[in-house]
Amino acid sequence: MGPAGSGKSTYCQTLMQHCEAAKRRVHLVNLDPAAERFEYPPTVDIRDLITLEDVMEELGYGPNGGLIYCFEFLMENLDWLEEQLGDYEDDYLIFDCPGQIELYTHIPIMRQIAQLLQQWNFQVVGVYCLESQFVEDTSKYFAGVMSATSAMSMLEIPHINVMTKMDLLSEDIKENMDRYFDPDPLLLADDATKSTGERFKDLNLAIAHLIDEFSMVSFLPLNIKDEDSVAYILSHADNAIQWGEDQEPKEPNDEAEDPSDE
Ligand SMILES: Nc1nc2c(ncn2[C@@H]2O[C@H](COP(=O)(O)OP(=O)(O)OP(=O)(O)O)[C@@H](O)[C@H]2O)c(=O)[nH]1
Ligand SMILES: [Mg+2]
Repeated sequence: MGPAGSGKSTYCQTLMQHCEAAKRRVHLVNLDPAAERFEYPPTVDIRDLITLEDVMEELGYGPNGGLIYCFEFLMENLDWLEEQLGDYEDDYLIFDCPGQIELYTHIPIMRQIAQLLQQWNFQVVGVYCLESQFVEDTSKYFAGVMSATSAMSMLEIPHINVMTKMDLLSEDIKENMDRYFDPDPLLLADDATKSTGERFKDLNLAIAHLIDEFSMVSFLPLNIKDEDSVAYILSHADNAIQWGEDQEPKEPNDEAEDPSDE
């Protein structure tokens, strides 16, 4: 999950590549009815059920209303989703979601989907992507932290926050990133006031206190060009869902087990 353009699809593709190289069975599930192209084709694809383009064309909706319509349609056709996912109950599935933030924060659709997955015995972890460029402006960073917090409390599932596009940051900025990974909001409030001006000082402080009280927000840096960084994120996600504790090693794309083969 994460705002538009935050690197969600790139995260999914990077993880697919990483898992395949590690011979781990992994499938991509595309939940974005407006997605255009994928390097790794999705195994399950909402566009087989409904596409945003069709909804906009046939029903005259705009892109955001159309997206909500697509998800309402999905909720009315849950048998389809259950059937599509049914074959992969022992595998690792990566869901690529749309960037419209209202799906996570305003309406309970993603929460319902997360609950359903749990009912179907999947262990679920939410991964929220935020662009590292946000740290260049502390007030933007605050907005990002609050949207991540909002998604986290709305979804009620184990959750990790990922700071994407780390490869785009200059070395100087990278060195000072710790304060953003594990934020001390009260310190950052001063920075925010520098960019918003004194007039918003009290507001910045109030928001900083709010973030501080939740004290749940921290970010894991993701540099897609660094395998260790990808492995680090994956290990956190694995930990959150206790992946591997009762997993048998498998070859990718193994056929069903042959009972005569001990
Ligand atoms: N250099 C660099 N570019 C990235 C990275 N992640 C994403 N991008 C670029 O940022 C743009 C948006 O990335 P996507 O992965 O499509 O973002 P998204 O969150 O899936 O976007 P929507 O689905 O439209 O909401 C693309 O041009 C990517 O190539 C990254 O880690 N490093
Ligand atoms: Mg995308």
